[in-house]
Amino acid sequence: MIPVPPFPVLEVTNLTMDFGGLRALNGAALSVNRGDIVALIGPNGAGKTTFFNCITGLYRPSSGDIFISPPGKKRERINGLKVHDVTKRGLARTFQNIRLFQNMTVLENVMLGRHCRSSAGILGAVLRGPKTRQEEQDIARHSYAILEKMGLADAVNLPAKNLPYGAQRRLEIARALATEPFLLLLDEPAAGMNPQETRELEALIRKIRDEEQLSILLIEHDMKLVMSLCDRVTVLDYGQKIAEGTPREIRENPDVIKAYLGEDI
Ligand SMILES: Nc1ncnc2c1ncn2[C@@H]1O[C@H](COP(=O)(O)OP(=O)(O)OP(=O)(O)O)[C@@H](O)[C@H]1O
Repeated sequence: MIPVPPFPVLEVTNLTMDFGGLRALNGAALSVNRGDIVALIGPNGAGKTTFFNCITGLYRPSSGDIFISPPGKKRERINGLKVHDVTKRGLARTFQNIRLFQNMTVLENVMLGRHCRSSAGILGAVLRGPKTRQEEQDIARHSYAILEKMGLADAVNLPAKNLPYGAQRRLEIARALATEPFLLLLDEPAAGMNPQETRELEALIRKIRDEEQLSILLIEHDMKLVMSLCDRVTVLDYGQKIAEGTPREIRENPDVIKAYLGEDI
């Protein structure tokens, strides 16, 4: 078989983000190839969430370049685009702290994610004019199919707040998938999960990557999960990339060990 050359869907170079006098990112770089699961790791305060916030339009970076190459579309620089414009271009994310509409049902939460792809938009959905009804039904069907894949079909009519913690995390991923991303960004998806839930999450992330043909970038502190799940790992420390490689290369990298332990080994 002829090997397929790696195709980068996300290329970030020289990314800098200042908050007043604090430089949270200092020339950080990272790339994600199509179909890869990539981890962004680093000690607390290294700049990982700031990196996600810059890529997804929550923050406008002070300098640097963020390029995306969605499959079948032109390479595009997305610095400074608004969150909804970034989402429309196919980047979806979850957050470190669960952000669901707790009093809405599981299905409604996913449908809201889907509305970024509808012509009626969220306002149309709320007003429910006759033109939007058919579209609403399509969105509900599509959202239900995602929930089935995520093992949440039995919970569609429950308020999100009634779901156990691990299921709420899966619901967040379901909502992100509803936007039809080519790149899924997960901010500490295993945070607060027990070992059994973490193992199930690992299988689920793999399944999503394979079935939806996505690329995935995740921030994670659970090194066991990172080492067994990810194809590549990028390490940030004080806002800079200090290492990049396979999980095995990263595990043995003295700079990485030093960054985590804070001393020379
Ligand atoms: N909105 C903000 N305003 C000011 N400083 C900020 C802001 N967001 C992040 N920072 C600072 O930027 C630095 C990087 O924070 P960030 O949350 O990106 O790190 P992190 O690697 O995600 O950390 P953790 O692993 O603890 O979540 C920290 O010093 C943080 O206090």
